[in-house]
Amino acid sequence: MTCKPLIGLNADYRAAARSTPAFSYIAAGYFQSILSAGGIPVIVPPMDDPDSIHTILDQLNGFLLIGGADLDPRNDGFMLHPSVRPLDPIRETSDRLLMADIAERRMPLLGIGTGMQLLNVQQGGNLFLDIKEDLPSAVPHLDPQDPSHRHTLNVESDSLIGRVYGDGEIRVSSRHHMAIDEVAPGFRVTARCPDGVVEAIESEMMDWFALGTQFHPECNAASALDVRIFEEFVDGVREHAAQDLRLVA
Ligand SMILES: N[C@@H](CCC(=O)NCCCC(=O)O)C(=O)O
Repeated sequence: MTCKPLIGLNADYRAAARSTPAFSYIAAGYFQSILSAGGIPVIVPPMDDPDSIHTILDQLNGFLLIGGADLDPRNDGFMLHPSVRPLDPIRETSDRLLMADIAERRMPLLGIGTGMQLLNVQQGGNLFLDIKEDLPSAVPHLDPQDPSHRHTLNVESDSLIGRVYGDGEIRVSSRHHMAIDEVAPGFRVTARCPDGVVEAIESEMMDWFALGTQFHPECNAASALDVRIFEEFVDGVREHAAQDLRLVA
């Protein structure tokens, strides 16, 4: 595939409040990173009709599931925890429909933050609902005073994330209080914070190019290395699209 691949991005949703009407939005870092990496971002608003989601995915070559508030654990059979601030149900319903269809068709996927957590639970893994309670010796993964809060990262060298960051000290941007507990079957952990918290997962399935980062390579303070994650993703999307074309030719 020589032309630019079309990459879908799910938009966030905020319900109407007092004098503000409901609105949908996306942090610019997500679509700017796709643009810089050579893809064309296509922002998909929340939708609750599986057929409409199917129709829009038919037009796309890959998908980036973005970060945001928390998945509601009750949707996965767990109890609500006091620290959980759930996504608006309008976004969560749409994200879950997108995720199920993306997985079914093995569309190339990058999940970031909540997007990675959704990938993990939809594929059969589960989450710690609150790092402070579940992993009391963990370093801070969220600093409400500093949206660019960073911590170091240990990577598996034989992985996409390992290829991107190479040797040397790595510092990544972190904004979360939940984390992966059990990793979904078919995925492996390719980066951890030195405290053990899972920071990246990658598909081991031959027929699915899918990865997720708990950290935020799209943030304002992203490094040149962070940007390489999007380049690797867009290259993978291109390769997948080229294979599909060869199969139908
Ligand atoms: N449920 C998560 C959220 C992690 C996350 O995606 N943070 C980014 C929020 C900012 C954004 O919208 O990009 C958690 O574990 O806290």
